[in-house]
Amino acid sequence: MACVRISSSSLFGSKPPIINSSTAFLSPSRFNLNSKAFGARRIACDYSCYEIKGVGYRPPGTEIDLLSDISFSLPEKSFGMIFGRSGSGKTTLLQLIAGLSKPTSGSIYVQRYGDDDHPNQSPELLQPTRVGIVFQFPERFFIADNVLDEIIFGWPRQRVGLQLRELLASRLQKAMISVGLTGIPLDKDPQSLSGGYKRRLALAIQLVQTPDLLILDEPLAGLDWKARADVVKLLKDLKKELTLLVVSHDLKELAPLVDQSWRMEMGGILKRECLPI
Ligand SMILES: Nc1ncnc2c1ncn2[C@@H]1O[C@H](COP(=O)(O)OP(=O)(O)OP(=O)(O)O)[C@@H](O)[C@H]1O
Repeated sequence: MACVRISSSSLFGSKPPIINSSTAFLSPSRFNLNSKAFGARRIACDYSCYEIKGVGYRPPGTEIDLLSDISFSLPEKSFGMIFGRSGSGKTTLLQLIAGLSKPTSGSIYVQRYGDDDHPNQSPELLQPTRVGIVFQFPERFFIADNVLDEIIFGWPRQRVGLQLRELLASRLQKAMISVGLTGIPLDKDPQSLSGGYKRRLALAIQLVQTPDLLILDEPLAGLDWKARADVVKLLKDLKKELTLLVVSHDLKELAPLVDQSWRMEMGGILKRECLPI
């Protein structure tokens, strides 16, 4: 029976912490954050924002605009939530941000700001390799017959050097630790896990790729109350390491984590709006 053992406390390497209590306040005009979550936080050094500017999307071969002139920005290591009616275009937007489809108009990039809240570098296009996405009901896409193979699916199969093997092993270990899967045997059938543990596994599959931005589509859908509470706690922990962008109808349960929220209206129009709870 193979298990991953815990030996590391740092989850995702040595990214500089951007928030502490020592220096200037975040500019409310730049971030426009829900005061409940971010009001008293301060920022110590420069920081990045994911910026979506004027994004529109019309699927190839159609005359329908699913998304229309969408703009918003999400500071790193914050939690953004998009809510709205079914069919309004939320998932379509997530897929564009993850690089799975290309916007018909507009751009998606990362902008670095100095501690004076002014851009201090040219914007860089957001690289899909820096983004992880967990789809709705991710367990439906599991294909391997054991947990380890599910997580390392897509890793190099040919013999690789010791350095790369060490790196991959360390990523695997960190991902397992961060989602609380270390007590699960690696040879267990993913389909035999509980609903909550399947979601943990889906998160680990993304985290081994060490994304900076993690996108989740309906992370609580179809789970019982206990598993929902576990996933909320897990997302709270992940927020310390990553930027999270979530689409959900579960507003009340996720509200304590949310720094910024937007409503997607029918016709693919996104408006900044506090959660209606
Ligand atoms: N390639 C496509 N061509 C035509 N229409 C599409 C295409 N992809 C999605 N749609 C339509 O676009 C609309 C928006 O879909 P999307 O899945 O983004 O909505 P959603 O807000 O995420 O809905 P839900 O909350 O139910 O998941 C839907 O009516 C869907 O049928």
